[in-house]
Amino acid sequence: MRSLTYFGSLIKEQPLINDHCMYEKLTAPTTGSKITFEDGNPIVPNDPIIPFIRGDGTGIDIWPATEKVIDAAVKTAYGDSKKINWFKVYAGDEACDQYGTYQYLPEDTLTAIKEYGIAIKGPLTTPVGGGIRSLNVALRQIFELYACVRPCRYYPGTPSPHKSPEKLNVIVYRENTEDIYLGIEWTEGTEIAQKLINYLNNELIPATAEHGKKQIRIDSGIGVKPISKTGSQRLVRRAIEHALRLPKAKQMVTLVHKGNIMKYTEGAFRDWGYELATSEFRDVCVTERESWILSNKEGKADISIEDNARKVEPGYDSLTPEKKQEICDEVKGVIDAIWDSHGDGKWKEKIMVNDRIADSIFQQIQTRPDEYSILATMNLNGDYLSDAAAAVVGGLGMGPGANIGDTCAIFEATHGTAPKHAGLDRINPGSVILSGVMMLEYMGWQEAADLIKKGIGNAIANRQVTYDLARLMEPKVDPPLKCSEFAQAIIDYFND
Ligand SMILES: NC(=O)C1=CN([C@@H]2O[C@H](COP(=O)(O)OP(=O)(O)OC[C@H]3O[C@@H](n4cnc5c(N)ncnc54)[C@H](OP(=O)(O)O)[C@@H]3O)[C@@H](O)[C@H]2O)C=CC1
Ligand SMILES: O=C(O)CCC(=O)C(=O)O
Ligand SMILES: [Mg+2]
Repeated sequence: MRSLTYFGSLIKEQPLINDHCMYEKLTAPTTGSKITFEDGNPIVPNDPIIPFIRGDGTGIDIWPATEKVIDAAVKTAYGDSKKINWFKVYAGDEACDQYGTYQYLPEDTLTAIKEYGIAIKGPLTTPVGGGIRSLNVALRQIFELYACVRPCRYYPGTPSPHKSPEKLNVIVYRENTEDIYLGIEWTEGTEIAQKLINYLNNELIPATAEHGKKQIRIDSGIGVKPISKTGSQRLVRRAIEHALRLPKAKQMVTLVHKGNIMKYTEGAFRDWGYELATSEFRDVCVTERESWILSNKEGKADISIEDNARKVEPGYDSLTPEKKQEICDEVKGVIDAIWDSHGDGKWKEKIMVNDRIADSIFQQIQTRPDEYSILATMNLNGDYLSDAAAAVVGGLGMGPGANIGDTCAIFEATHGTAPKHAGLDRINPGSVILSGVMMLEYMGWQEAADLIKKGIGNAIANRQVTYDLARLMEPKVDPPLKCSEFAQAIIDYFND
């Protein structure tokens, strides 16, 4: 298989005919209107045209189920006053069937998503090792869908390996365009990989004192992990804006990173996150450390700066004088800057911004799930964490997602193509249906979204579930519903 190039020349401006783009092989619906964007938010007509990609593998089962549930919810909620005009576009195996060998992501598809602004998709296959790079990732990068939003909440009755899965109610806000996931890497043994390794070993590493005598083995593959201030801050900005819309008790943003080890990438993500929170969102945010400093003073009005520093920093007394001074400066800086606006308990009304090291957050979401709300992560950490959080609340069949940018959004589940279940009408369509719920909410069609959530909740509570949930229920549900039957059960339970 040869590789594809995605970037650069793609999404050419297409000539318009009667206000619609021209396509090589697609015909847009003849009825319906375009969604547009203003200040990063969608303006949605009552008859939007929405492109969908069926998806590979189990997409063949999941998509028809999803479309049926979304249409039924819109019809039940709004009668004939609102309607989605679906526009089938192609990616993955289906695209190769339509457009020819290796045409995994045709320009028609990109043009349609660009033209209509909001799309929804099933999963697409990515081979491990060689072969094409991920189409899913390419779509996010091409459209600058920088925030991958993956809520994990529990529907009562869902079987879970955890004792109290209802305590987990988090939203993973995952940076979607950079990190190792950018895919800039070179195969071991190639000329460029060897050139790069030699350059690093002979010039850059020796020129950087902190790297000492480290060397990279010549038989290494090399990947690049860029983490930018721009990419980090626009993600954290969206996460904080989301936190502002949550109930008070959930107004928290946790910056997840491995900054103790990767200081200038993961550590920088944390620092840029705090910098944004305490500049752009100063009035509405407090950091965890600031809250400690303020509450120390609230507990003892005349506490000295040094005693306050001692309480904030474990092991303060064994620090170097320079480090002690740094902590004291921080304490004084916080009190001078925000005591009036945040002190005397006012900080308790603000959004709490804290940070946790990535490995520790994996155990925290299991042992202390209710202490977390929005988890802002870089790309790779968020990939792992969103599958792990989905497992706590019932598995990948219940893990929806959205990829959001400033002028486009694509909705898709957390899971992949689950090939062994493809075409058997047995897979759980819940996660793509819930991605549809996120899409309806994003469009402002809350009544339709609420109907689906109610239908899913009722179906699960009545043990009307697919194989994945059925096998974990006590007593077991046998036989489980098929994928298509689960969709119908959701619709039947809209009004129960
Ligand atoms: N956004 C996307 O399109 C994504 C695409 N992928 C791609 O998908 C392909 C397959 O990846 P793989 O690692 O197998 O991961 P998958 O997420 O596709 O599947 C792994 C397992 O998770 C469970 N599962 C997945 N989806 C569902 C569902 N809807 N309902 C119930 N259970 C589900 C199944 O477990 P069990 O069999 O035990 O019931 C399944 O075998 C790869 O090519 C990968 O790159 C992966 C992730 C995201
Ligand atoms: O694109 C893929 O194949 C995998 C992507 C993935 O795992 C994810 O986005 O969670
Ligand atoms: Mg993943």
